[in-house]
Order: sequence, then C-alpha cells, then structure tokens
Amino acid sequence: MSRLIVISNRVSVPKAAGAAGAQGGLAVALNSALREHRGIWFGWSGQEVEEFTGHLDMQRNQGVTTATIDLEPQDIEEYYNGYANRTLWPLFHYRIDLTEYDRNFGEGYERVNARFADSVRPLIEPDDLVWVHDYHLLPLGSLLRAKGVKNRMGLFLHTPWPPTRLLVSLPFHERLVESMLAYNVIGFQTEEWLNSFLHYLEKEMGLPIGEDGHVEYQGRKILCKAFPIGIDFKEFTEGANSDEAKEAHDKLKASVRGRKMLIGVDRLDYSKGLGERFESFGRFLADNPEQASQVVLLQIAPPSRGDVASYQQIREDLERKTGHINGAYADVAFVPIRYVNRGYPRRQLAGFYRAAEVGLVTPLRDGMNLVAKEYIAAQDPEDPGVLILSQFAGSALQLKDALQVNPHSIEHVSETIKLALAMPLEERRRRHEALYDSVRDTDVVYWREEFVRALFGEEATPDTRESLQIDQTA
Ligand SMILES: O=P(O)(O)OC[C@H]1O[C@H](O[C@H]2O[C@H](CO)[C@@H](O)[C@H](O)[C@H]2O)[C@H](O)[C@@H](O)[C@@H]1O
Ligand SMILES: O=c1ccn([C@@H]2O[C@H](COP(=O)(O)OP(=O)(O)O)[C@@H](O)[C@H]2O)c(=O)[nH]1
Repeated sequence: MSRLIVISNRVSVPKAAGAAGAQGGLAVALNSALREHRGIWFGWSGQEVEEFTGHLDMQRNQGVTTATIDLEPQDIEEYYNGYANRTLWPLFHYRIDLTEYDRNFGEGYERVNARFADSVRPLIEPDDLVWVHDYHLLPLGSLLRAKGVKNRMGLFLHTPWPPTRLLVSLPFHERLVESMLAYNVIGFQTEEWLNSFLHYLEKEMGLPIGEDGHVEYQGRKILCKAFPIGIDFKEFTEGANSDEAKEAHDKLKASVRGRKMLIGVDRLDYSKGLGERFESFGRFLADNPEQASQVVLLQIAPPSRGDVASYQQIREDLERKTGHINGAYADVAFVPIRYVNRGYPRRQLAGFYRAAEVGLVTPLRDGMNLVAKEYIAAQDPEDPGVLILSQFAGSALQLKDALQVNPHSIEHVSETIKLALAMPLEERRRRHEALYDSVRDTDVVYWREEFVRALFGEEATPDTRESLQIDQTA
C-alpha cells in the first residue's frame, strides 16, 4: 500500500513550532494534509546541534508521524539564512536588489540537501510517493535519484517562480533548474509562475513544451502544472465558531469602542508590503480627516527569519512608520495603528478577522497568501467585511471579487480603503458570497487530492487511490 513521504524544510512538531503562528502557510497546509494520510513528514527540526549526526527523531503527534534532523550552525547560516532566505527567497519574489550571491551559501545549500537525502533515503519504501516542498529543497529529487530512488516524486513550490530575465542573474541557474527535472511532477501555485518556469525551459534549455504541460527530458515525461493551495476550510471554520474565537472577537470589538477596523496578518517579511500598507493607511488618514479618529488598523506581524539583515531592516522601518503615523494622529485615548509583533493561534485570528470591517492583504509578491482566504472564511455572511487584495498575490487569480489593488500605489490603496469602508451591505454580501464559495471549494483537501492524483500519474489504480483516500469519483 502506498504511503506519502512529505519532505519540507520545516516540520510542524511541537519541538520545532516556536512562537504560535510564526510558521506560515506551508506548515499549516501540510499538517492538515498529513493528518489524512499514512506516511511520514520529514525535515529539519528547527533545532541546532554542534555537529551534524544524522540522528532521526521520530514522533507521532495528533495523527502525524514526523521524522526530523537537527542541523549544525554553519548549515543553518549557509543553507537556511543564506541560500534559501538571502538568495532564492528575494530572487523568487522579484527582489534582485536584495538577492545575495555568495558561493558559500550555494555550497551550504548543496551540503544540506545531501544531508536531507542521506537521512530520508532509508525511510523510503518502494511503493511510497515522495512529495518535496519548496525552494529550500529544489535539488533533493535528483540527489535521491542518484541514491537509487525510483519512486514517483513530486515538487511543489509555495513561492512565485521569477521571470527568466531575473532568474538568469543566479549563478549556476542551469544546474538548479536541471536538478528539478528529476521529479515526475512540478507544481506551482498559479499559472503565472508555471508559465515563467515553462518559459525558462523553452528559452534557456530548448525543451519543447507539450500542450498538456508535459515536458520531455532525457526520455522522461515531467508534468508541470498549477495547483493553487487552499486553507483547511473545515478545521478553520470549526475553529471560527469556537468559544476561543468568540472571546477573541468580543474582546477586540469592545476595545475599538465603535470604531471601524482594518486588519493585516503577515509574517514580518518585506515581500508582504507592510511599509507600503502603513503609508497607504497614513495617506487615508491625511486625506479623510473626518474619519481619522474613527478607524483603527490592527497589524499582527510575528517576527520571521530574524537573523537575516533585510528582515531586521523591515522591522526598523515599520517601527519608524508606525511611530510617525501614531504620533501624528493619536490622542490620549486612541492610537490609529496597533502594531503587534507576535503570533496568535488561528482560532483567535479567526475572531480577529471577523471583528474587522476590512481585510488588508497587500503583498508586493506572494506565492498564494492564505490569510486572504482565512479572512473570507471567518466573515459573518449576513454582515461580511471587505477584502482588499494585492493584484500580486497568487490568491488574486482566484479571488476576483476582492477589491484588487496595486500595493505600490499609495493613492490607489488609500482610495480603496475609503471605498471598502463605505461599501453598502448588498455589495458586501454579493462579493463575499462569491469569494466564500471559491475558498470553500478549492480548499487544502482539494489541493492535496489534485497534487497526489497527478503524482500517481498513469500508475494510479483504484486500490492505490483508495489507500490515499482520494475521491474515487473525481
Ligand atoms: O519557514 P519560515 O522561513 O518561517 O517561513 C514560513 C513559510 O513561508 C513561505 O510560505 C509560502 O507558503 C504559503 C502556503 O503555500 C503561501 O500561501 C505563501 O504565499 C508562501 O509565502 C514559504 O514558502 C514556506 O516554505 C515557509 O515555511
Ligand atoms: O499570528 C499568526 C500569523 C499567521 N498565522 C498563520 O500563518 C499562515 C500564513 O500563511 P500565508 O500563506 O498567508 O503566508 P506565509 O507566511 O506562508 O508566507 C496563515 O495560515 C495564518 O493563519 C498564524 O497562525 N498566526
């Protein structure tokens, strides 16, 4: 019977969890996918050990078996802080101004990918499906192939894939992309990132692209396809109806004392457009003085990747901007921006989302953005809030009934805040209904089933599909 072996940099075991909510959407989505499957989730524990031993820590938590390894300080510096978060992350988010090309980072990246391959290899049985996640582990599939793994293997990239003109600024880009072609399936969040990847294969490698998204390389067929990720709709909406969510809602509502509220929830990351968002809110206050004391922005921003300088800078920048706006518009009993540097459990977040008249999701570039979907799922359908969504988030391709904005345009976002706050109930309901249906129908279960189905490929049989609980009628 086939099992699913999921491999990602970060594994959501209590030991690795850190502050509530600081793990981001990948951990949230995979936890939910793994609960449904027999199988193993393998990755880094998030812990540091003086010297790498390869020791596997196996645990079973809430129905999910995890296997984790600890990494040594040089690994974390060169692989996680270095190549993953100072080279690939900014490059994949179109920020070549922040991208650092340090050869040591590349070496650390290859070393840690080799360590992942050595450690996970003994766990893989002949019938297993192997599902690798994200930019930390692009070459892992080819390293496993070199170790004799013949299983079907898939890669899902949670971030954007950059245009070819940007990607070619990466030294050894050819080697990186070629290593990805060891997978049987390569998945992206949206058609936009998929098309950028196919463009690279065509223009830089001269590979013909089949109409169905198949690429032929060295006699093998690789399926390249978009699989937009969703939220765990069932779990989230159950949580949104919990006492914890209601309490969080009521407390927050009481604290704003009749004022309208906008909410932002983002890891403290420059890709999330927080600086531009604060400036836009400041512009709204300046342009609408009659509303300036009647509107509050709650920004929840748990710190992320704090060892990387660009993340320290964004933190300083936001503190300065918050101080500036609050200094200008606060009075003794009121501050317009509540800027909170900590994470909250999702049940409480659900209560916060529901208490806010406007969800402000304005990344400059984002693979998907699950917060946008959670905001919709948390609303009261009778009196829903309005989602303002960046046109550069992957989720914008699905959430067409949101008020879409260009987050770089301070004026546009400021005007859209005004529009959202004044939107009549009927229009709010109409937009929400369409958004809600989309969030419900393309949830994380749908995403997982679609990807696993593709991973099975032509070898899927009713028996193996049943063993992975794939909908037999789909
Ligand atoms: O593990 P960290 O370094 O703390 O970062 C957290 C995660 O951030 C990124 O999340 C992405 O995945 C989401 C779910 O698919 C998607 O909605 C979002 O747009 C992406 O930014 C990163 O890709 C993950 O690997 C990290 O675990
Ligand atoms: O205080 C917080 C902040 C965020 N999150 C969760 O972290 C995820 C963020 O995912 P998203 O795709 O929006 O962005 P990412 O951080 O993965 O780039 C969402 O499920 C949020 O509910 C959370 O649980 N608590």
